[in-house]
Amino acid sequence: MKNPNDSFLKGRLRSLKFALRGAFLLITTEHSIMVQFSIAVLITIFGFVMQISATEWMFQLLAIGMVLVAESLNTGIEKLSDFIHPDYHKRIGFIKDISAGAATFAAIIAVIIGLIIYIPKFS
Ligand SMILES: Nc1ncnc2c1ncn2[C@@H]1O[C@H](COP(=O)(O)OP(=O)(O)OP(=O)(O)O)[C@@H](O)[C@H]1O
Repeated sequence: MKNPNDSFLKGRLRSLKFALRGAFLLITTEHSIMVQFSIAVLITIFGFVMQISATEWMFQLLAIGMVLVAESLNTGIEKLSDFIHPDYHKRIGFIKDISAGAATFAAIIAVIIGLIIYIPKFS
């Protein structure tokens, strides 16, 4: 929550502290993020092993970031939905489905980027 007595810099630092805590919570408590984060670590190690180029690193990192961001926002929407309406409701189901759909778009594009980077290295 905002403290009206905070200076601009103090306010930004407070927000950064909360944001980092959120990232830590996502990685340590949310199974879907744990899975995606583990894949991100593995594919990063693989990038070093295969000695991918600077351009390939940029696309790989963008793909990893895109998936983690989409999956994290999806988790947030799921949590918010469960808080607002814990019981079964068709519209909550729809909201969760399309939120998961957004994460799926990110995952599909990331897989395509991975194939474009690595397939030529094995052929
Ligand atoms: N309250 C609800 N009302 C209607 N449908 C729901 C509700 N909760 C979940 N669903 C349906 O179940 C699906 C899975 O929901 P859930 O919240 O378990 O997400 P999940 O992706 O399985 O969770 P996680 O990311 O933790 O693995 C939703 O996409 C939706 O179709």
